[in-house]
Amino acid sequence: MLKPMNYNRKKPSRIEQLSDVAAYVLPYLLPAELSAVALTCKTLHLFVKSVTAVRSSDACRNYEKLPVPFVNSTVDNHRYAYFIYSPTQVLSLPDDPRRQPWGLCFDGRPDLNLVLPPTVEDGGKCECERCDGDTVACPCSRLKLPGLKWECGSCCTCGLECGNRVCQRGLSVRLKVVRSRRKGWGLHADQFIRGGDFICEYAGELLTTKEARRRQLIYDKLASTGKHTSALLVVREHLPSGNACMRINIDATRIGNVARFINHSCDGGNLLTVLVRSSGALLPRVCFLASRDISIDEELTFSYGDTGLNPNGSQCFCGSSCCSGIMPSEHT
Ligand SMILES: C[S@@+](CC[C@H](N)C(=O)[O-])C[C@H]1O[C@@H](n2cnc3c(N)ncnc32)[C@H](O)[C@@H]1O
Repeated sequence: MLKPMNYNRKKPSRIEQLSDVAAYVLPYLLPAELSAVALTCKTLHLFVKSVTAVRSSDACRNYEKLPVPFVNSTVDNHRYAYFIYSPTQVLSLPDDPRRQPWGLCFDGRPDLNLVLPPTVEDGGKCECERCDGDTVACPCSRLKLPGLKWECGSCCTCGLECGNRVCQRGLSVRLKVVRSRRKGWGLHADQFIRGGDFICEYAGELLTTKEARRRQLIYDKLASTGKHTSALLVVREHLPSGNACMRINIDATRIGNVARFINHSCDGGNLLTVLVRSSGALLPRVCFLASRDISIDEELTFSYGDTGLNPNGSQCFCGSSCCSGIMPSEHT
């Protein structure tokens, strides 16, 4: 791996100087720029190979406890997919956030975490281990609504190890991103996963509905060329009456985490989509839990929605017995 040079020695050789510059510059380059650099000389070609190896070894860029490797043994020459990593939701960025170090041997991470202001809400029975159901004293007491999961948050004094903060600990099951001929990249289990286990949050840019509609039009146009995949998820939070009350638009196309690689399955797949509210957070997070036991190597999938909504959607290759042949897409 490339390392910035140690200046305690006497005058560095030319190759050492080049290696030093490469260690600082190459990790910020986009794939097309890296390819151009690789063409310039044999030495830079080797440096680029080393950066590519680091990139394909961990889609999470070291942001998570566990690495998630890209696996493409035979399908084509794509070694990894480029995107900006964020472990959680971020507010939509106005400018194109195109560069983030990847392939570095030192820590130069930008802070993309969204810190939301605390809110106060009372009522209901708290599941927090620390409070033992004491609804009066606990700052994380919440009124329970069906279809929602409540968790303690940063304003509770319990730590991340609290049994009621399972969906905030980042990746804790082994996963891999595997290339397939017809669906592109897909997220797979790299260990046995028990039903009910937390898999990951759907991280990405939080968009207004107006911006989500604008981007969806662009993505639909690009998708018709067959060369572009998008990852814009629209989730509606429902009132107990069943009426939609809030629409959450998360776009992981430019910024996101490994959830952006989860493909659609017409049979509903093996993941549950759960809205998780934690105390102190203004907005719920969209999280994936295993809906049943999942074996090692199995692909993780969920249903993108109702296929009947858009008969002009692109072709579905989920392979399930109830496959409609058409991918669902959001009517915006
Ligand atoms: C959220 S991305 C999933 C990751 C994507 N496969 C990739 O390579 O980055 C959604 C895109 O994946 C592809 N996809 C997902 N599920 C699919 C399926 N069942 N059949 C065909 N393509 C699928 C479509 O191109 C879709 O727009």
